[in-house]
Amino acid sequence: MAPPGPAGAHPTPAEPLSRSIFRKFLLMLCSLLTSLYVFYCLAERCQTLAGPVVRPSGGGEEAGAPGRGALAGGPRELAVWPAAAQRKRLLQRQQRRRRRPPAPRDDGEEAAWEEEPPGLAGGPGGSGAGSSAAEAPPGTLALLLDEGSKQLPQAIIIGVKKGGTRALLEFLRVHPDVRAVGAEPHFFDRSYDKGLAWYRDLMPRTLDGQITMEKTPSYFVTREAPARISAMSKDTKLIVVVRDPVTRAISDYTQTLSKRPDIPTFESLTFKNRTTGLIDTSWSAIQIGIYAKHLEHWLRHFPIGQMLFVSGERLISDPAGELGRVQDFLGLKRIITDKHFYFNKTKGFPCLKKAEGSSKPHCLGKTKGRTHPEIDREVVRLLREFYRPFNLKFYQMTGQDFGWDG
Ligand SMILES: Nc1ncnc2c1ncn2[C@@H]1O[C@H](COP(=O)(O)OS(=O)(=O)O)[C@@H](OP(=O)(O)O)[C@H]1O
Repeated sequence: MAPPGPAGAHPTPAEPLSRSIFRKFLLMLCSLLTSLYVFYCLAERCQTLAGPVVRPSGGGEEAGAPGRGALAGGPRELAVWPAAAQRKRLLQRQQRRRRRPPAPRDDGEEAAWEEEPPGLAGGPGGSGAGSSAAEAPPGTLALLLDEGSKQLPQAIIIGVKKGGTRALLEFLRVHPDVRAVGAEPHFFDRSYDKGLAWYRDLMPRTLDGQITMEKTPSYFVTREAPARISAMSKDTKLIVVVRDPVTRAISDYTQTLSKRPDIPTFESLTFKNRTTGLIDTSWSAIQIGIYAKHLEHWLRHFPIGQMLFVSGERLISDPAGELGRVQDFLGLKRIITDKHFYFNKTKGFPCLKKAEGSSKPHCLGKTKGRTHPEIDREVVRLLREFYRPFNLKFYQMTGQDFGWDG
């Protein structure tokens, strides 16, 4: 018989049993925790639980501006788990790992966008500013579990270069029913020979009811693009962001100048013959702005009702108003409203109060909204004169007066 111990420490017959139960309980708890951890790792969460997420490539366009893509800047902080933004980032990582086709590059975009692999930045946009849908994007969990499928785009922003196409796409992405490829695929102009399967593979996964979109502004001036898009689907909805062709040309020139500072002046490139005032319409900066001519090609393949013309100017002065029109055109619920935007005085442009993947305000990067060089007023006047008849024709064709001609 065991000697009696101190008061209260006497082993009772029940003690070995409770110890064994306790040990079993501990074992079960450990296994449960291990399984939970393994599950977390499988969902890639264990990698993201701590520390800031570092941009995969390209860096930000604007130092210190968090976000993604053109809205992105420096290192970004994780939103508090299980915020929709974080879940979405996980999804994006999964997509990146699944397949990484060569990232198409875009003349009009700076590195931060160019280097973003297509499909990466796509997303339901559920974490967008202010909407309740943004708090819990529909189908995010399903997407995380690899559900949904890649679809060819049902809507494409086809132009125009320097019209405000990036702003439109980024704003649209706030909508939970829009998923878009981040980089410009340039399929219908540069990569058509790669085939539709290649193109579809660039797209983000979508669930029923979500719209797949992309933007490639050069399509609008590509002769083959209308027939090619129509061959993919004659129901494709086409969006064109147009801007005063003179400002657009200067913006285009400003971009080229930023990459090649040694190019001739805007004034000298504008004319075939400065003395006669003959405009050089073969210069792409001028040629792109003859919207009526380009539109004629599209109307051979698409009814005008299948095209939406967004005013690049109003996209700046009243982004919510233009987004309202776009959402209606796409058959989407009007979720993106005034509440999503604020005017950033420093940038001089409307920005998103909260972009996807962040709870902070976001403006487009520094390549959007550049300061234009001062252009000779007489040259500007001659250009306005040159464009006027084409603009009037364009107003007639679209049934919209964009107000570029006073
Ligand atoms: N919200 C907001 N923030 C910043 N910039 C804005 C915005 N909305 C429209 N814009 C105008 O978009 C112009 C660039 O047009 P794109 O995005 O179509 O350019 S590109 O063709 O993709 O290179 C860009 O042209 P520049 O001002 O010449 O840089 C802007 O004027």
